[in-house]
Amino acid sequence: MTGLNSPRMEANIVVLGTDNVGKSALTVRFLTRRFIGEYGDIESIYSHNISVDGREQTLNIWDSPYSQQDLSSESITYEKRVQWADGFVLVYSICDRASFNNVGKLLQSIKATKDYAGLEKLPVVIVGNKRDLHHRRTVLSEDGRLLALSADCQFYEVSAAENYHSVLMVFHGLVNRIRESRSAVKKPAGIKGIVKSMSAVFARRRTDSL
Ligand SMILES: Nc1nc2c(ncn2[C@@H]2O[C@H](COP(=O)(O)OP(=O)(O)OP(=O)(O)O)[C@@H](O)[C@H]2O)c(=O)[nH]1
Repeated sequence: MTGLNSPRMEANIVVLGTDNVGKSALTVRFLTRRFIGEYGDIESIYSHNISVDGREQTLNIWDSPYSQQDLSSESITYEKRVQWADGFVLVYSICDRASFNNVGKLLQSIKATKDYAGLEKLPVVIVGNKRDLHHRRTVLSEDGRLLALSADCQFYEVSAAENYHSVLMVFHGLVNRIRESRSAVKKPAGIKGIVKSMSAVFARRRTDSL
């Protein structure tokens, strides 16, 4: 049950994608509800409190400009970001095929860097941005949906320029995935606990009957 007394959860989110796809626009839209057009190349970590399904959540969002070194094994900063993150927003522009191809590479590299063994659902959301520029589209919605399906991620097409609500859905969706992944990580311990206590009961019965 969700409730007022549930503790505030904290999650770290990294926004990744090639240059000019709208990572900052998306982040700023989520944080301020505004689209300001130009964002500069500033690396920032923002802290933001939201309520998702009645539960309070603090999100720390790391938005950094794309670097050519990202994805290379020598990029310590990239690896640091990936290790820090509980969840990922992978952004491409629907007008930029190369940015979409990069999302596939990012998925591979995140899976290789983080240990997601046993996780059913990756805490990853794939976002096709600049939906308002559909006349210049080079990536079909279907392409994005298929990529997300193959990696079992969530998928959204949005326009950071024109719509706040869809951007909000991206971050709410990711928070839910992070919660699911955290409870999935706890589950094996729970099952182990049950097995342990059952064996303890049977062991006691065996000694009682001797
Ligand atoms: N038409 C349109 N333009 C957008 C949208 N989102 C961002 N832009 C524009 O795309 C350009 C790049 O946006 P940024 O948010 O700076 O992109 P970025 O991915 O953070 O870029 P880097 O910092 O270079 O990695 C800017 O001129 C934005 O105004 C969108 O949804 N629609």
